[in-house]
Amino acid sequence: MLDPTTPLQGVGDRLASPPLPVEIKGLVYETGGKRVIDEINATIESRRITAIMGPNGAGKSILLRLMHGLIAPTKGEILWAGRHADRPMAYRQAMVFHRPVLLRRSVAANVSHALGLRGIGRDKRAICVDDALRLAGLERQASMPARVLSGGEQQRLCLARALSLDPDVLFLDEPTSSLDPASTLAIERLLLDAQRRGIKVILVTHDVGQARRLAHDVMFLHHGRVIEHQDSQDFFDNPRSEGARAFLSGGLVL
Ligand SMILES: Nc1ncnc2c1ncn2[C@@H]1O[C@H](COP(=O)(O)OP(=O)(O)OP(=O)(O)O)[C@@H](O)[C@H]1O
Repeated sequence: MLDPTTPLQGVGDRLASPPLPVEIKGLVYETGGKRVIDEINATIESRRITAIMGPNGAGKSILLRLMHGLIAPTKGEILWAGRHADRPMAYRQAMVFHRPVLLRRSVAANVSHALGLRGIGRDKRAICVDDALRLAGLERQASMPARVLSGGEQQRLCLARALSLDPDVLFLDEPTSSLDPASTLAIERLLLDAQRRGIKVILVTHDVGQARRLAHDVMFLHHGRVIEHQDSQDFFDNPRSEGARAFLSGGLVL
């Protein structure tokens, strides 16, 4: 199983602190003739873990993709410590998707390839790969094809690969939705460890327990808008909006 106690070697170009605040200004995203992100204005200041929550179709994944620069907004902008994300900044971000996205290569080659894309030399890459696989508890599977790993193991590999890049910012889109409770807790320990090492973690989750365990602040989306954004304790103890109250009590949010 994962061993988050030993820090990763990482690629070593991480900033001393993540580029905060994140300022989301007048953000709009339209696709298929539909406005799916509708004038979002929000500021994330905390260095701790931010959870993005909301009902299905609220726009959480799209917002994460916009923040990571995978898609461009129709209108508006996102500033990181006052700057637009340029290529070097984007290189210091990593993302773990809802479903594992892996190459048809070995477990080790999946990590090595990602490091190679960042220009990491062969010797350092080998150390980083070992580190990442140890962290993921996948050392024994290093030479196996990644596609034969179980779903949970594949997701652990994706997270270890992302962490091996030692990013300033780590985005995760429902990373544990298909994992068993033990794997989920192991991943959560890794995320807390990453945050303690100064990585800004922004996590989309439907799992209220997970957000309570991990998040410092919660951004609640509904119909492409931020309905509330507050410290997680306040959000869970005293949600301000009807939508969030219904969501937290398991009601259908329409
Ligand atoms: N290419 C597209 N064309 C049309 N609509 C789209 C497209 N991509 C996303 N959408 C719509 O945008 C809305 C937001 O999608 P998004 O995946 O961000 O939701 P989500 O909050 O992550 O939902 P879930 O919790 O179900 O994963 C949804 O209504 C979705 O149908």
